[in-house]
Amino acid sequence: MDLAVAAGERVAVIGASGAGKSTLLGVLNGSVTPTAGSVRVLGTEVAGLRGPALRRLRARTGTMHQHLELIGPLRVVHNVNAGRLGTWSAARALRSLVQPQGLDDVRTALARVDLADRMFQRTDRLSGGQRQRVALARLLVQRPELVLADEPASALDPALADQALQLLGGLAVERGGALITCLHDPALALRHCDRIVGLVDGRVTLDAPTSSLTLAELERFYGVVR
Ligand SMILES: Nc1ncnc2c1ncn2[C@@H]1O[C@H](COP(=O)(O)OP(=O)(O)OP(=O)(O)O)[C@@H](O)[C@H]1O
Repeated sequence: MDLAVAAGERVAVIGASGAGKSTLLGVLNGSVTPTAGSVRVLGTEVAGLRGPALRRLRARTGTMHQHLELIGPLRVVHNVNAGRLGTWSAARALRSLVQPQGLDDVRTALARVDLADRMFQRTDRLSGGQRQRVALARLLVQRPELVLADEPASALDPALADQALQLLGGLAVERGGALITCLHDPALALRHCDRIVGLVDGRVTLDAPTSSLTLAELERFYGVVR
């Protein structure tokens, strides 16, 4: 794979299940170590980064995981605040578990995903779509430059899916960074991304501006027959 994403781009990564979309995001956030090749993120070579250097890069890179990685028994406020633990001292992080810190930012982020009334609810009492929006609010308080989102709207109804993609794109672009998001919904990719990268067995077989693609072409890429 040879891929360069510029600042300001919103890129949808599409491809059949198992094509390598999540692995690509993992390589970019440093959670998957490539066996060969070179990966530069925000100007930094990822391979070999350790300790504070890796933590600094992770604070600038926000990932919305396919399985969300929320802590179920914790209240929503704590899961949202987890987005900025990388910038807090250990003492502040511990204090926040007893007396949640930075409530104004949390409230604002939750309002942007229509969950303002859920701040103190246990996270595992929420629906799948509500949990997905908690993960999105966590990214909103983190304010990363590079946003990596793995199927960020898979559990959302169409209106909330559009809202989520708008927030993710806006977040990345407002920080001068980029959005790279895996999407199984070609229409969503066409509406919210500038560029579409298609993977087959870990290789890039499609890389084009959204404006040059049609929904029918993307559906054919997924093997949809009408
Ligand atoms: N930790 C791992 N170790 C070894 N192989 C893995 C690991 N994680 C994923 N794979 C394999 O890598 C390939 C790509 O997986 P990946 O999760 O990146 O696919 P994907 O395109 O995101 O799929 P989906 O749309 O189903 O989420 C698959 O064949 C998978 O079995």
